[in-house]
Amino acid sequence: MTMGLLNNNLRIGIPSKGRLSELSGELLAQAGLNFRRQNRGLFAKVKGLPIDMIFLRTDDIPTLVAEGAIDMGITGSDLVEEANANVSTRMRLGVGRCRLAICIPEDSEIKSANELDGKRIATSFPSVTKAYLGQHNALAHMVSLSGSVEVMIGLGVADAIVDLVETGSTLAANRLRVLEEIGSYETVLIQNDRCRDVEMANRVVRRLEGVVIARDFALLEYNVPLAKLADAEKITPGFNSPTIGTLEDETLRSVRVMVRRDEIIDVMEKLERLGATAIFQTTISNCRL
Ligand SMILES: Nc1ncnc2c1ncn2[C@@H]1O[C@H](COP(=O)(O)OP(=O)(O)OP(=O)(O)O)[C@@H](O)[C@H]1O
Ligand SMILES: O=P(O)(O)OC[C@H]1O[C@H](OP(=O)(O)OP(=O)(O)O)[C@H](O)[C@@H]1O
Ligand SMILES: [Mg+2]
Repeated sequence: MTMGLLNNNLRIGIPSKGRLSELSGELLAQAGLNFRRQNRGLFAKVKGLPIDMIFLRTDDIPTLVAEGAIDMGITGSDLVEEANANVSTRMRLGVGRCRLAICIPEDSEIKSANELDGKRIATSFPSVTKAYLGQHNALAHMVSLSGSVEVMIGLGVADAIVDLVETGSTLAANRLRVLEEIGSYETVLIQNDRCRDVEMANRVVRRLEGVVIARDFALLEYNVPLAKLADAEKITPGFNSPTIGTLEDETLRSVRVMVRRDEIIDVMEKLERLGATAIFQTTISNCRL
């Protein structure tokens, strides 16, 4: 059964289920790391590269990377911190963004974390929670659970909870509110310091960077009067610098430049006001900068 792993291939651990499972699979496929997971199989070979993918529980990945069982892994930075795993974070993947927060009932009179001294706290993050409360001179009793934490105050198990918050809808549904934020987290690529194949690991990082950066940027092309070119370049300075081309009409220049996706509409409006024409946005699906 384990025969397939008796080799020197780079081992990358990715979530076998849950929200990060699909995200990781898509990201890796876009980066040209293609593999096929057999029905409920726990490992797969990457097509054409000396890499094995291992499907694991998201929360076990930090420990397994730290132990050297796998060389790299995709998981939440919250889980890396909770496991206190001795690993290097190679990349933030720009997905799975969430916050870890201390939450209390909407009508609670508690005003700060130090008032939680002697109270009961339900959480899947006992280690991070204890450390945070320690810094705020509070010692609380931890009720460690693996999920459905928001219901625990209602069940009478705890006075407060510490859990992940994204949109806040789970909190609202359970009539809870944030008391204090402990930290902000996202999905990360981690690596162990005794990696089997450092060169291949670096290649994986470069490939993923190409996709992650491409997701944040778009390519903008436009024509602008030569007299306004300097102003246009101020609006779109680009990653390194914009590419400027000439047109048959010598009073015009064409510009190609990378722009952050979240700024693109704003930038297009500014360029239009400046007198730019034929402004096009193109999606970048992969890049090397
Ligand atoms: N609501 C959320 N929004 C964004 N990211 C989240 C959210 N909840 C969790 N995450 C991130 O995803 C990671 C995995 O979450 P979690 O362990 O809850 O798995 P899951 O995908 O929800 O599956 P499960 O059903 O096992 O809970 C978390 O450690 C965190 O980094
Ligand atoms: O602020 P929100 O957008 O509501 O997201 C926060 C919720 O998302 C996660 O739960 P998940 O959906 O993973 O359910 P789980 O408790 O089964 O892990 C997290 O544990 C919170 O409960
Ligand atoms: Mg969950």
